[in-house]
Amino acid sequence: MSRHKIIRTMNLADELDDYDGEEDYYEEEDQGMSPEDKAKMVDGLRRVREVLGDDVPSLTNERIEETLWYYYFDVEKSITYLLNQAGTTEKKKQKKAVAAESKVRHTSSPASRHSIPPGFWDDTPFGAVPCYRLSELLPPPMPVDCRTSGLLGGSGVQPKTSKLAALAKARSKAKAEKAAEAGAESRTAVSLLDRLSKKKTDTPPTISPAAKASTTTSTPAAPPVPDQLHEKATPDTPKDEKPIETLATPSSEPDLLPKAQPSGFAMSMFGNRISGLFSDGIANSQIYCSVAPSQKAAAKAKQGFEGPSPDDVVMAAQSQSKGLVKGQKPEKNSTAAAIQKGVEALKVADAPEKPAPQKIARKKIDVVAEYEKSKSRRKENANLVVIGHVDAGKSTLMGRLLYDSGVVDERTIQKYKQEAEKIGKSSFALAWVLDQTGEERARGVTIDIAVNAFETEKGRFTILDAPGHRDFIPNMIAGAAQADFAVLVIDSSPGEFEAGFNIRGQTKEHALLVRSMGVQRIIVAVNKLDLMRWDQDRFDEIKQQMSQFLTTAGFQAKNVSFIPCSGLTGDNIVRKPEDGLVPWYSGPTLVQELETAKPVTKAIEKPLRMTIADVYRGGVINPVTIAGRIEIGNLQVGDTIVVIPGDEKATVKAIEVDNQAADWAVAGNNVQLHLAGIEMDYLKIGDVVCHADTPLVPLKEFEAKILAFESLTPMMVDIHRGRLNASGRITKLVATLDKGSGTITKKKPRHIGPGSLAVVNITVTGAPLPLEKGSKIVLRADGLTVAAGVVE
Ligand SMILES: Nc1nc2c(ncn2[C@@H]2O[C@H](COP(=O)(O)OP(=O)(O)OP(=O)(O)O)[C@@H](O)[C@H]2O)c(=O)[nH]1
Repeated sequence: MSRHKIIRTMNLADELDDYDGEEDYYEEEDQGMSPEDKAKMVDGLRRVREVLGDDVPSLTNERIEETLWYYYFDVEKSITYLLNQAGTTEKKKQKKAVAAESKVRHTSSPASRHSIPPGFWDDTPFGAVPCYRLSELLPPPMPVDCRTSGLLGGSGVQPKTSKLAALAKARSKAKAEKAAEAGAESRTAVSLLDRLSKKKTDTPPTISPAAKASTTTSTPAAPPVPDQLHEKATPDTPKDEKPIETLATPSSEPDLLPKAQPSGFAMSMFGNRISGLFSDGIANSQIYCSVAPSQKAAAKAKQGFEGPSPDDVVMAAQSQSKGLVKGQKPEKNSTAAAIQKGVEALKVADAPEKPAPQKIARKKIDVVAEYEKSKSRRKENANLVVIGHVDAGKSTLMGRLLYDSGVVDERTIQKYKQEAEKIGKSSFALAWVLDQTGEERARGVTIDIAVNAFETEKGRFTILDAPGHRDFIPNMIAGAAQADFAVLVIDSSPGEFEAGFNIRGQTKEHALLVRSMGVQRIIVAVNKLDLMRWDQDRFDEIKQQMSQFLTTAGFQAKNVSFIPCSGLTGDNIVRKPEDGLVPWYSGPTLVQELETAKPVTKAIEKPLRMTIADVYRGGVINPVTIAGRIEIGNLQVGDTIVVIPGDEKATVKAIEVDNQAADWAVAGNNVQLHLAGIEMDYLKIGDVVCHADTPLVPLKEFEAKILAFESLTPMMVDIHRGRLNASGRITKLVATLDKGSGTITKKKPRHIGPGSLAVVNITVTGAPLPLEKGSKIVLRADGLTVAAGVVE
């Protein structure tokens, strides 16, 4: 029960009944000490007696109790008071006593009350350091004067010394000064700071060559930086004085270094190795010195100071540029001048230059009429997306299809076979027809969508080979967004169908995705049946399970078909299996089945929408070209288009449909548009091309009807629209719907369960997305597809 509920249910009358009046209340007070106070009194009395003993004759228990009561059981104050009362002779005792009591009070923490027996920590993991890792901590090798500097070589501020030490130091300093005056410098080590500060005060600063140049101008030279000072300091070092770098190099002068052993930490880290070296009889100091990075750094630092430092160069350049009289040119050979020139050359262009608008004649074609006329002449083009669990054999199957239908020649396949054999992947030769990138071939997985086309007597097909791996689902979504129908490839070999079909497999996820993206027709290729000796039972088992699932996923039974096949052997792909191999099957081959699959009718009269799938420069006709599939509407040469998001306009200079020049194109065509009046920088994959007079208005917030694949609450999601994706948030669960009728079953549900149809509100986190009513979207979260649907 919440606290609010407790308060709300409290009955004031009942509470007041418990209070019988003022009198009783005070009676309670007069009853004397509470049990708690009594306990405190007993404890206080004991402690005061412990401290004062019986030395104070006049001290009775009653007095002590009175005092304790007066001081609210404060033992310390009580003792002080009692001792004061007892007279000055007791004062010494008082001090001692108070101190003792105060010590008791401050150390009576639970930890200190329980004494820790020796060896208590011995069996704890961090205490049980193996004996070979135990070592003594010795100071690291450092020049004498530097030893007191900070732990990490910091400020070097000396710690406070004792008077005796200070006296000794002063004496030795005086001695050293005397010796120096006599010209007998015998120091064995000099601190870097000492030397630098000495040079600073004693000698005029020397300027690096670059900085020197600035002195020739009318402005004063830049102040010397420490690097410059150091540069000068080095040659001035007295001959017999050991330069600091030499001191730090153990190999050259090991005797000058204080001996050091590895630290406990180093021993813990390198344990056996170092102790092993010790056992080989190598001197500890040598080992340590040979690995000490600070010493290598010191040697490197020397080289670093040989030339002008970067600071020198920059400062010199600055001072020189300041000193130049207007129109005066910097010296040709100076580094500063070179840098200045370089900086001047570093100009960042604000925005790409916009090419001048080009007027391209529009032929004013009635595209819809032309399309209807051409229908009988042209072969219908259909995009098919190949989907399925990873390694189901999608690429191999499509490679086989392209090979057997004559798109890929024998020589190419032989070449792929040899190359695949070289890296031990001979079985992937056919897959390489589609998996073209080095990474895909090396990993044996498809990453991006491969686009290939083939023709039969009856139709033209564009294959979109989608990746099966779950990491590349966004690419698969992009493929599905352009597809008319899907070929779902299933590995029929033992355990593999089950692996793809379970919750973590991609068989179900892919099928659901393509259906959500509007694909209605699906052909299930039951693949790798050669491995199953063309076992009919296995085929039937897979067919039965898949039919059930696909029907629930929203595919109509008449739009689902099953083909037994082997991509590797080519049986039942383009050609029929050899006689007697599959006696129980007399149905169509995969290609025959594809030919019967008519693509759905497209809305060619609606406003133009085409998602950019590729942008490139260097086309034959025009340098700026975009490729993609027209989703809705039509287009002709001379049309003015606009690219959304943004409002950059361009003119269609030329069109290619299926790599053939054309005057117009309609929904369903895969096109290349050669543009004029726009630069590449304004065109991005995923942007939407519209006619300038019917542009799409990007949305920041929208309502969507979705099918949930996972449990949904108001949550962060990735919104995918074809190749485009952006982050957003489900802000409101509006209602759940009945799958059959689409009527509301529940308003404002708290969550949406997997498999439910629902309406939700979504807000895009960043800039508005090119979405409109009817746009198909997929929602993903934490690497999972959580829902798919359409913008309402
Ligand atoms: N025996 C047999 N092996 C096949 C068949 N089809 C494909 N394979 C093998 O299965 C492995 C995977 O084939 P791919 O074509 O790369 O599979 P994929 O589905 O395209 O893989 P991803 O695109 O990475 O998901 C390769 O070793 C193929 O040789 C088949 O019909 N029979």
